[in-house]
Amino acid sequence: MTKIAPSILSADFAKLGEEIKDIEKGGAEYVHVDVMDGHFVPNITIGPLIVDAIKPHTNLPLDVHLMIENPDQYIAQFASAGADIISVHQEACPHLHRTIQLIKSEGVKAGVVINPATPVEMIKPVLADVDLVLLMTVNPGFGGQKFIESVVPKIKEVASLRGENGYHFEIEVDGGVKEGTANTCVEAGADVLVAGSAVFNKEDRGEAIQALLASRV
Ligand SMILES: O=C(CO)[C@H](O)[C@H](O)COP(=O)(O)O
Ligand SMILES: [Fe+2]
Repeated sequence: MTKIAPSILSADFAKLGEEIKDIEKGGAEYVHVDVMDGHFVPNITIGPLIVDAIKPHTNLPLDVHLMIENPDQYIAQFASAGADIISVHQEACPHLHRTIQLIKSEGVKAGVVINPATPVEMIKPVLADVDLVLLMTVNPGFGGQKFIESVVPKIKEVASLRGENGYHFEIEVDGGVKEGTANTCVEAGADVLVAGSAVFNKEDRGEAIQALLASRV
């Protein structure tokens, strides 16, 4: 079953608690939290303080996507703030295996992310160790961007590697996922669809989630 992980980047930050309750009621399975530092990506968003603030408002797992330089320095803070899954970019981790182990040592699930221009080859050495592989389908930094079609073969490649090797990670896609592109991702092998603007730009968040799920063939 496909899971929807609404990205709160496009939510109304003045009423985050309410927004999160709405997506939980509407059928979301994760809350996707985009953390940006103004260095790894040009935008600045939120930190552990907000993760801590939203935690009591939901029973859904908090899926924290770190788009920051030197993530090792902040992993413990995000874990104690209530993150359930912490994902780091391969491009930001010179010692990727060590960083994945650090996340796991905090008792949370570990994810690895690659940008559209990064080949799957770069994360092959950690595929046996991760709980989540996140493939960016836009260049990270902003919500509301256009889906990059050339990532689709990478979704298929990761799904094949999982099948051939008996790995257990989930495959998540992030960026430009909406009715139309959702089905392409699911057909290629994605299990979890991150959707920011497709969920929060619609008045009824529940209806938006259901429309995404229904758009799969
Ligand atoms: O990581 C991200 C951007 O870096 C966001 O999760 C992503 O862009 C979601 O927004 P949208 O669904 O509107 O594309
Ligand atoms: Fe994200």
